[in-house]
Amino acid sequence: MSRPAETLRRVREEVNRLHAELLRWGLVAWTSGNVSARVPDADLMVIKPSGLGYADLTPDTMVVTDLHGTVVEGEHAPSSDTASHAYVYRAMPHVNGIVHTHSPYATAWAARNEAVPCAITAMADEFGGEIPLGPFALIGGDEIGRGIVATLSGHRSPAVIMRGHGVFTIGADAQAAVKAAVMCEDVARTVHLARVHGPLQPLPEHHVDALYERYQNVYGQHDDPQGARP
Ligand SMILES: O=C(CO)[C@@H](O)[C@@H](O)COP(=O)(O)O
Repeated sequence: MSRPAETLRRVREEVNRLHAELLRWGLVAWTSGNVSARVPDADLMVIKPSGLGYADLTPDTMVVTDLHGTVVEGEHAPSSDTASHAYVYRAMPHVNGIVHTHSPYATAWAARNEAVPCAITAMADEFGGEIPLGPFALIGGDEIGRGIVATLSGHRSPAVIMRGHGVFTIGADAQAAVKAAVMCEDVARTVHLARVHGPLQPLPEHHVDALYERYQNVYGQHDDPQGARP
């Protein structure tokens, strides 16, 4: 196979695998949600076919489109959110993966038209502050994509709570966008439960900054086994 064909196959397999992760982490029901990935070195993306059940998804059912949402390869109609994913990829060159879910606790914040306040260290770590609230937009065009870009541009959070709808996350790759969706639901649940039983105490900004820097640059394993840090 030519390199582009090999690359497309690899991206198809990865996007298919990550859809199974949405199910595994309880972030989607029935056919809701979707994942896409930008194809390296090509103005293309791979996205979920619209309305297919998760049990029916395979690498071959994934749809390849250009970055304006026109189908290039695939036998199924692409996701309802294709135009919005494409808009984000065009507007945010650093983004190579996008996820959409209706995960219950995060979507409850969307129903209340509220951002998720940064009241716990896990939010500072992953989101660098609150998870912001984006505008309501109808489905099918690029309006949702425009709202994602307007809300997340210049913001540290890789997740946005879209009013009355659900979660969209972005990442340097699709795996990172899935992680952001998992962590978004995790912290949305914790902070929701906290607020049910009393007022929230958002973390001071200087603590949020310190936590974010550590988590993004120090946390976990690094090449230097001695743990030397930048
Ligand atoms: O909420 C929306 C679109 O934003 C749903 O239609 C979406 O979760 C699933 O749509 P698709 O199956 O990807 O077309």
